[in-house]
Amino acid sequence: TNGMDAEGGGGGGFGDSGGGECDAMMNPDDTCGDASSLDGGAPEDADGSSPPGETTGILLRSECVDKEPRCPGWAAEGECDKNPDYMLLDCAVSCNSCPEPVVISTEDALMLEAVARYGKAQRVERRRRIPSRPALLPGELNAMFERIVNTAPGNMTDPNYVIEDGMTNYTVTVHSRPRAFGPNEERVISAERDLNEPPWVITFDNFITEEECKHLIDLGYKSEYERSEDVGELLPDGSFESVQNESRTSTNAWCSEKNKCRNDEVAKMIHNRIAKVTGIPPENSEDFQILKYEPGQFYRQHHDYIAFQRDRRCGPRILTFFLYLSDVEEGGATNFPDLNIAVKPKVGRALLWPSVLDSNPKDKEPRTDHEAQDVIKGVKFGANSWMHLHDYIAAQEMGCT
Ligand SMILES: O=C(O)CCC(=O)C(=O)O
Ligand SMILES: [Fe+2]
Repeated sequence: TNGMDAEGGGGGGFGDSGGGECDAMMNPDDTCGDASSLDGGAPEDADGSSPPGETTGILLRSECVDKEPRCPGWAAEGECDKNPDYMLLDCAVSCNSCPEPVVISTEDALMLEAVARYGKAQRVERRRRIPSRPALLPGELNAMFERIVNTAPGNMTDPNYVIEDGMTNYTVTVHSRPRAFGPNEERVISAERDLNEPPWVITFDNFITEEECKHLIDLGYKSEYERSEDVGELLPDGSFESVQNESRTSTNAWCSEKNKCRNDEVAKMIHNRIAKVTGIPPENSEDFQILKYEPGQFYRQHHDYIAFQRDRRCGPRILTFFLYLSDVEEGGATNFPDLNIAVKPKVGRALLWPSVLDSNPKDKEPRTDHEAQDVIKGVKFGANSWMHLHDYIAAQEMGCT
């Protein structure tokens, strides 16, 4: 089931029939559900309480509902603890996991960064209470992007800023973002607001070094570039067929554990760098899919969200972290037709966008359709890191992706 990259056509058919064992809800499993290694950088004492200084009440409201009539019953049977992956998002009222109002300092409230801080404090709080949780809860997607934008080492003006081990001096450029909340504005998290504001699209320059790019390209050759595939028909065993498709003509190689690529030192370091920047564990990322486009090759308009994974063990793809491993003389841009954004390939550059909404990280963000435009001159190399709501590696081991 690894070769998919399109919205699953048969998404709805899954719920009760196909996916039994792999359902996030039906078969709670400790190995698969444990995401407790989240965001190691958070300070132990961050508990969501107000920092020192003047404080102000900030109310945070979300569209917080139980999505299933059976939620209260499940909650009463202890499912919120046994099955947090599913329950905390889809039975949020019964599990008491709706975002809560927090109090932060006035100074912080004036800064966009405050939003990021809120996300982090909430994350630590939740981790204490439960053994495992989704990578993002409502409100944390926007907080993550805010934090990334505000902490890019290459954008720092402090001359004494020290680049951490394994990191690079990358700069961040914002191409599209939702409007930040005003200082006195109520911070509302809702699908309505999400859809009234542009989604996040950002790029990183110098995210990986030229040597690292070359190394990944070589790993691709070792794993062998093959014709890229798309999601096809639903098969009797509940998985989906992979099919060659006229809308995607590149070749690609999967950097997996099986072919000894995922544990390569450089591949591992880049997975860890992405994890550090996003705050999402490396296990939530699929193996790098290393892409090669020759002149005339392309990937036509599509979305990376896979609907049938929504309630599966791995959860949906929430983010695409795309790496450009080469310069391209002409063509090969990643174009977002609904947003009027085209990103040019450049060696070491990365592109990050969400496939889901801030208000519910299981729901598809409809506006991040994109295409890889025809390469006209030169060869384009790139790599996808598709990040999931839950531990993808564990799900893959169970055959549950
Ligand atoms: O090659 C690109 O610029 C984007 C590729 C892409 O969208 C994909 O592989 O899903
Ligand atoms: Fe894509």
